[in-house]
Amino acid sequence: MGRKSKPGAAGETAFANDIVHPRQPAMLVGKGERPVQDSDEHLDVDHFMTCPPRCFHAAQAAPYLNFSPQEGAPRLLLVWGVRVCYTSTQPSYRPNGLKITIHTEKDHQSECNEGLNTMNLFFLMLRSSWKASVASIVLGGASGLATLTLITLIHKSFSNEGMQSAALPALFVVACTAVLVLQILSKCILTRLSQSTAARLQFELCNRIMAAPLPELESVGPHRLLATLGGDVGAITGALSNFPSVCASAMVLISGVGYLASLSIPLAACTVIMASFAIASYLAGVHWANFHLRQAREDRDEVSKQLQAMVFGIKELKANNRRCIDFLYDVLLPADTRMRERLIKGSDILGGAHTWGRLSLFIGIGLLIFVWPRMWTVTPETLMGYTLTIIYLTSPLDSILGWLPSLNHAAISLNKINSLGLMIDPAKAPVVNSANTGFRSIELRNVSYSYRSPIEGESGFHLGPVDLEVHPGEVLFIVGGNGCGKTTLAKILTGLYPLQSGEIYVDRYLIDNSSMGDYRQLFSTVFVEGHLFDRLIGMEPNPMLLRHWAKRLGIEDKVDFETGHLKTYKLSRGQHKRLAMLVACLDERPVFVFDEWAAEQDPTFKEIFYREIVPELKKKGRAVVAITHDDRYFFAADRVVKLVDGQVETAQKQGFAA
Ligand SMILES: Nc1ncnc2c1ncn2[C@@H]1O[C@H](COP(=O)(O)OP(=O)(O)OP(=O)(O)O)[C@@H](O)[C@H]1O
Repeated sequence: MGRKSKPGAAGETAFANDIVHPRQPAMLVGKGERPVQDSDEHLDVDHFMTCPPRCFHAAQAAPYLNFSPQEGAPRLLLVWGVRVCYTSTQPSYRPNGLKITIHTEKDHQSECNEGLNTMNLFFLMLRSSWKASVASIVLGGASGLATLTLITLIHKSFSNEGMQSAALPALFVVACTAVLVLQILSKCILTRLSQSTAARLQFELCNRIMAAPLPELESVGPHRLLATLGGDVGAITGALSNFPSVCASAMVLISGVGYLASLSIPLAACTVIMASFAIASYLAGVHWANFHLRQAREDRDEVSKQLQAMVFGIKELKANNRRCIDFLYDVLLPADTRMRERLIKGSDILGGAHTWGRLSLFIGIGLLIFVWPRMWTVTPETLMGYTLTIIYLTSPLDSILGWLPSLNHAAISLNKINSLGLMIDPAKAPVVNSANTGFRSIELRNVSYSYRSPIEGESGFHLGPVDLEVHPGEVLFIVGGNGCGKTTLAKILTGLYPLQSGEIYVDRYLIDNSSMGDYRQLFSTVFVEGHLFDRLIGMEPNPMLLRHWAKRLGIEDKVDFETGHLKTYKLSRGQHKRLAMLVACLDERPVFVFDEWAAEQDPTFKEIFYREIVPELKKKGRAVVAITHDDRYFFAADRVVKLVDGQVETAQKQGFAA
């Protein structure tokens, strides 16, 4: 298979900013930059520095850096000294046997454990693109100062001295050019900064989602996750990426007030008081608007849920006009209207506060022009310079005031993300090597699991306590009526659900939180609601094996053997399952778990599954755990475990008739 031409392969992935692919050779930088070598037994990377330092989730870094996060260890690591560079020539490189000591900083340790907060996000942005942030602040500030210089030149040009000066026009041209160049540069950098911040934030969230325990994700629901990835990331990024230009505006504002003070200190003091009043009244409006905007954010989850229902239920809607109309008018529209009404209320209040903030500045200017000269002496020239400067300063002040609502939106989005409770799974991340290592036995002892009921006061479904053993080369069928807990048991067996009680042993070694990530790698799974990626990722399939399984499963036309892409569109349910089976078989893990795989297959493929595929996997020494209702084929099992209401009722040995 031509790996080079495989589009989207990790080697060709262009990561925005400096997000690095962790599956790369670690590179020491500092004294004598060189790649990390397999012969390096121990590296104390604290002696080396990278700039900027890289952040990894422990779970993400662990398999690649051969670092084992202990219980209670930091989940986000600030790695000083390991630079990871991508190379497509060694896609599966790993520094075997290398032990890297990762030193962490306290503030970064808590970053993931405690959830995100605004300051963390500012640091996240500054850390990931600190050069761009600083450059953008400096250039923005310089361009503002150049504009302020223009104002002072205009002011000077009205004086007698200025009218006769030959230097003033030249200075004016220089200042104009400076404004043009500095503003273009600053805006270009800001655009890049904004995109890189969005990329990093989205990446950070995706990491969290991938590292979160499955039950948490299931209880959050895909609609909320999508609303967060779609909307909240944008809201936060918008606020963060404007931060440098707000800093620049603040610089200009401070310089402007300095210039005003040079003209008249009492006038400057009076201006500061008026501006403070304008900002304070504006903030009061923001606070008021928040109430509605927070509620609107909650409503967005409901809208997202209903939109998802519409997309996935389009067949059911199309088939029934009445249902379609009811859905649009009674379900979707009310949810959307409720959200928009609250958004409108919040935005109206924000708009009013913003306008009031700006207007109060003009009221201040009016007071200065019309009232001040009647009470205190001030030259018309000073007053003119003053007025020109204040009018100019309304623009940076406006940019700061305009930024506050987006910061406000960002804070609401941030709270929303934190309320999802996406805490990082303490389980150690997978180590690829372990997937292919054999095992002698997997034992579930007294395991049980309870779902929380969505109805307050009611208890959810309870499974267990269950004892179960799986051995290599053994075929185990799990049977039972609908809702008796078969899939739940499979999710516990495969480590997707954390144990609430009981233990799992592999070869008599207890699986704990730190080894759960490794444990999961023992399984190739095909679940009923399983997703198919459109390419073979996370594996380097043997081309012979790929052809073998594609032929065996009758889906040769659904695989692009050149690129390894899977034709996942326009598949029948049965073909979808067969492609999923292909991926599982290529993964070659020691245990295969199939959740009602054959349920959607035609009689021919049912036969092929039970009479050929299962025996072939068994012959290869793989364990097969299949959830099934096909009692005609129970003969293919070495053991059949029957579940009734979450309890194992019978566990039978062989002896079924063919
Ligand atoms: N995420 C969840 N939250 C709450 N309850 C759940 C959840 N998933 C499943 N259940 C409940 O747990 C019970 C067992 O579900 P499970 O999917 O394990 O059954 P099953 O034996 O695989 O059923 P089937 O043969 O219909 O696929 C059901 O009553 C179901 O309603």
